[in-house]
Amino acid sequence: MARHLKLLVQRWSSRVFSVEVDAAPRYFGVREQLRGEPVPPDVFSEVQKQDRCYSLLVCSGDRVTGDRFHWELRDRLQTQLPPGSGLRSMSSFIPDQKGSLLKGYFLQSQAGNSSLIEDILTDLEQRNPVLVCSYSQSEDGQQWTQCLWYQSEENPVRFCVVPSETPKHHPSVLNMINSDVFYSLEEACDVLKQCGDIIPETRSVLGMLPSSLDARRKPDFPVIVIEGLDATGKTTLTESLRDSLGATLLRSPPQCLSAWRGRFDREPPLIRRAFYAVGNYITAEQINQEASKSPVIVDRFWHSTAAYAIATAVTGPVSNLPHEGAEVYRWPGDLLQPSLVILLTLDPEERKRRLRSRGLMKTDEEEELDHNKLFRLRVEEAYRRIGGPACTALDASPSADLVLQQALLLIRAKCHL
Ligand SMILES: Nc1ncnc2c1ncn2[C@@H]1O[C@H](COP(=O)(O)OP(=O)(O)OP(=O)(O)O)[C@@H](O)[C@H]1O
Ligand SMILES: Nc1ccn([C@@H]2O[C@H](COP(=O)(O)O)[C@@H](O)[C@H]2O)c(=O)n1
Repeated sequence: MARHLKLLVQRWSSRVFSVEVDAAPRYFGVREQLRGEPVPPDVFSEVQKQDRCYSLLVCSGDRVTGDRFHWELRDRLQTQLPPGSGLRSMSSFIPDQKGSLLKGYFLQSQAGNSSLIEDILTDLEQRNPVLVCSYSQSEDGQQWTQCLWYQSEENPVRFCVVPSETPKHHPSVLNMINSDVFYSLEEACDVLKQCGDIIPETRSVLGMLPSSLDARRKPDFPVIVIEGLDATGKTTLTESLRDSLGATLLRSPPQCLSAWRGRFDREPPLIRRAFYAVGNYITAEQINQEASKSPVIVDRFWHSTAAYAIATAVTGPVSNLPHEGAEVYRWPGDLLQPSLVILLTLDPEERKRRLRSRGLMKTDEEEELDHNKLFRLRVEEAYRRIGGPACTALDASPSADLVLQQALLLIRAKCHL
């Protein structure tokens, strides 16, 4: 067994497992010997006596390969597994230990399907960096035990499954920095460089980067970023501001990346977020050039990149977000800071009405904003928590002209235009 897998198994009992049930993680651990009363964790409670459960953890040493495999694995399992396998997201982590998160899936095999499922798992384990464990119920139905899948036929080492306390942080928070949110151009470029062979387009994206960047250069004219969920009126307002202020209008991701955006939107979070992070630095360079001649208006920038990434990485209610003031909400040290960031806020029903009347195709994340209220609330709250500069909220529900007048008041007050 690879060295990092051996280490993982040795530290089994310090790890916590989380399984997603109804968009909220349930936590459990394993112990070599059971202490106290055996209480089956609720994720096992619907499983029949003769059924088994399995967990699959992606254990690739290389994070780009690992993340892509984890992403593809869901599709593979969804198409191959028989109905009723109850496929769920799961993870394994050491509480409070940054970088300790491993992602995977949890499933159950009903008695009639067991040989089909075991064939699928055997094939997966033989060909891929995945660690499979199986879970079975004791005779009296009171206890679940876990053992490594490849050992289960020979002399298996069994661990007792026990419920675990809810950790201080949502598990995804442990691996968020430089996996979901990048705090330097170098970190984001590292990820894209590693993808060069599998996604040839990355070379063209990296080729758009300027040879040098100076985040400390102070622009001569104000730089105003307009942020908000889709259909809150960013395009409408940014175009009006450009005309009213005689400003230059830019956007992030910049126009020069549009040919490759769809390609990166189909990639797992690590690669997708690295693409958007790099896009911000290309826009920053364009801002630097234009802000020596006129005010600059920017349609989306860093707040969008970080807020969507943070809100997607965690699941469940807003309370699962990293706490206010946490490191993930800081501004990257090497990225140009705008003079003002205006966040357009809108009642969800009015936003839906505008989306419907616009009638354009929606991206997966836009669909999610529509259907998943918790996701929308997490994005909005993450926007508010990101600092350096923090957003100034502006109610976008009045007419387009009134919103423009309010935005101009804010800009004149803050940027002395
Ligand atoms: N203040 C307003 N009152 C009523 N309708 C508006 C207002 N502002 C914009 N709209 C309309 O709402 C729709 C969405 O606006 P817009 O395209 O400007 O939003 P957006 O935030 O740029 O969206 P996206 O991020 O998806 O590109 C458009 O049909 C637009 O005409
Ligand atoms: N600076 C940015 C801009 C956008 N994103 C991601 O794109 C999606 C929204 O883009 P629209 O063109 O529909 O406005 C959103 O889901 C973000 O994930 C980003 O990350 N950074």
